[in-house]
Amino acid sequence: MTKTNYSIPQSVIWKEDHISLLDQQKIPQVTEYLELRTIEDVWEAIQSLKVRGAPAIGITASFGLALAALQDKSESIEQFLSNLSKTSDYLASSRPTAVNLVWALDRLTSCLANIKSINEAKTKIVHEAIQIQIEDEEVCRLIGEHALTVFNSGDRVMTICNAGSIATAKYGTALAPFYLAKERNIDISVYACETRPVLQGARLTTWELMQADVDVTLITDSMAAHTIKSKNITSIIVGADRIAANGDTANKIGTFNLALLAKTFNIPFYVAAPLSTFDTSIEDGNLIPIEERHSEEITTLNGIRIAPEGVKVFNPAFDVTPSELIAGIITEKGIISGDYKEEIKKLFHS
Ligand SMILES: CSC[C@@H](O)[C@@H](O)C(=O)COP(=O)(O)O
Repeated sequence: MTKTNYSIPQSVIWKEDHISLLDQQKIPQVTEYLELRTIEDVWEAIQSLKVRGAPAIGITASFGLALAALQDKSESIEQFLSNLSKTSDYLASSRPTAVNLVWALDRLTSCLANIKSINEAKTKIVHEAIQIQIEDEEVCRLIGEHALTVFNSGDRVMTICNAGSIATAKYGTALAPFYLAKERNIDISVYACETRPVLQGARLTTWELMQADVDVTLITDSMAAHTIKSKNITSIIVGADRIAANGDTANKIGTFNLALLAKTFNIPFYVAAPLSTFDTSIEDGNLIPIEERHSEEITTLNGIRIAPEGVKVFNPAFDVTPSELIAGIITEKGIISGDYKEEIKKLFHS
């Protein structure tokens, strides 16, 4: 595996008796790790966005389930498995849109088929959780390699939210090509949308890319159209939280706007995501559950109220981009485009 030299703090670290978690709510002011010791700690960290980004949520939830398994005092395998299934359902309820969460929990539960003892189950589940994190790093690096083939030196690329290193095991998805490009002296400038209301673009994407010395410029979301026109943006790349069987893609709210702008300005709009973000059980994007978060994310800024008390608020955290607006979905297995339904079928049967 080729390694890059950049070093961004790792978002999730397994410590055997707890999880050490980079508190993404405090970045960029403070780089601080939390200790998650109970399953409730893990649920709360995911729900409150202390860890966020589809793959990182999946990794955290798997370590959470491993922690619960190690702490379990059951005397029969049946009781142990029943407790684990309840814990898995509980963790899955922390956030509804990113399918990587359920994907990771299901993978852990599946690895317990045919276990002969509780001790064996505990060893297997910890091993599988660690494996999910190790694999995600390699998967993201491969996504970066494939993504790099659609860019040229001198490109100016727009992105939204944070689909970077701290949203995954390493490298990120949409941001992975920028790290690889930097290392190979390929000159790409990034324009990061601030990503209202939680500001993942302003707080996290700029923080990450600046540490790797990638050329990044911050804009507010409402500046996207003007920036594409005036700065001659060459393409847009985003991450994903769930991709339906027809390629419709849920990602951070505002992504759909960017896809429409890409069409207007005739520039390619790419989605970068691992296979663990595909949900082939869902026919199209209309069936993707869209998380609605609390109104204070919109009515307050840093704890200060900016909207009248009692105002009605609609706060969907994600939107769905129809696949016909997507120039290519970049995965660890390569780039698919065109007839997404067929291409996705092939992706899962090759
Ligand atoms: C590699 S992360 C991909 C997506 O999870 C990311 O773009 C995103 O929308 C994250 O939303 P968030 O609400 O911050 O978890």
